[in-house]
Amino acid sequence: MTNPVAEISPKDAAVVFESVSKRFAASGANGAFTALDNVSLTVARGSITGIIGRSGAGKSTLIRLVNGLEKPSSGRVLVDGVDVGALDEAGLRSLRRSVGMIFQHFNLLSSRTVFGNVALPLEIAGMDRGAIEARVRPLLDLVGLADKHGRYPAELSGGQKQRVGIARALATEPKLLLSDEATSALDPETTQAILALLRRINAELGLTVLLITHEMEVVKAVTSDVAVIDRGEIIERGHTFDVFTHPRHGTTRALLSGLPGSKLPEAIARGLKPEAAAGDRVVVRLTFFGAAAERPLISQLIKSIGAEVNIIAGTIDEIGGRPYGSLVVAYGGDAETSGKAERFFAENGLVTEVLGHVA
Ligand SMILES: Nc1ncnc2c1ncn2[C@@H]1O[C@H](COP(=O)(O)OP(=O)(O)OP(=O)(O)O)[C@@H](O)[C@H]1O
Repeated sequence: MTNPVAEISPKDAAVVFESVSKRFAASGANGAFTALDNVSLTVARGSITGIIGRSGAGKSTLIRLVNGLEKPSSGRVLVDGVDVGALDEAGLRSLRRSVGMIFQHFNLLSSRTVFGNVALPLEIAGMDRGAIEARVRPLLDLVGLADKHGRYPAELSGGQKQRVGIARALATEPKLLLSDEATSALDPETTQAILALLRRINAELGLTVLLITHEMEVVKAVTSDVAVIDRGEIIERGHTFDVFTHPRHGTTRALLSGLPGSKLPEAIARGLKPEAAAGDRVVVRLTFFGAAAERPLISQLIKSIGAEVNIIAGTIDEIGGRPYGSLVVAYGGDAETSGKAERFFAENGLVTEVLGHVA
């Protein structure tokens, strides 16, 4: 498969990581640690790009390199063509005005009202009161908090606090918005509302969004492009739809298997064995999209293999308006049945993954 993310020319890129490594020096009993290892990645201008990985994979380190909170040990990070690692203090201040950031725990000042929090970066930039009013009011409208401008953070829900965080991040009219687990502290419904707001900001303001998360739900709901990071290395990347329908790396598959509808029932998961014994059934995940999604796949599969098929789990979903489906099925694991099934899957363009065997 082609790799569209890697093919963006640097002039169409909001952010470019060029062979970036980050090593932290030894401290106390801990030896030196490589948090990022030769990462090359391009974030297309106008995209919502997700970086997903488990805890400790290097996501925060990656994002801190973009706003200059960390410097690469080797390689370069370019934001709009500017080498962040080479900036002096004045250059960093100007970079940070063009890069907004939102956080998991919102980072609002409790002593300031909603208006005061959003106005803060503009006060720091030395803007006069009238100009600040003119900038902040429409932002509070945009995030749906116009009626809360005089409230304090303690009087707001988590979702409202994050809306303040978003308005504050947009105050300096940045071209790039960084999101560090911005929905991780929110319930699923509020998460969806905040993600919808990010989509709207991306579409209406043309802002590039680079978000890090450990949740595939977030990647699915909002991103156009995704990179998977594992132990400091980018192990997979591409358009989100392609990565979801053709995951190539075990870590990506493991992250996808946590999505609702992809989870195996507990009893099946517990009985799953890597090796087949005589009489076992094989458990296979099928991913389908495009024309395959329109066909009566299971009845055709049963006809092709001439044996029973059990449906264990399944979901139909969409990414960016493109539907795809995932079904976990079990059928006889003998060589003849498996051979017929594999031919059927190949003829129908289905992506398959053998999850294991059950008695
Ligand atoms: N200043 C530092 N000194 C030493 N090691 C560090 C430092 N900052 C991060 N690390 C290590 O680098 C690795 C990556 O950390 P990072 O915070 O980037 O991961 P993450 O993917 O964001 O994880 P999480 O989702 O838990 O926040 C971790 O093992 C962490 O302990």
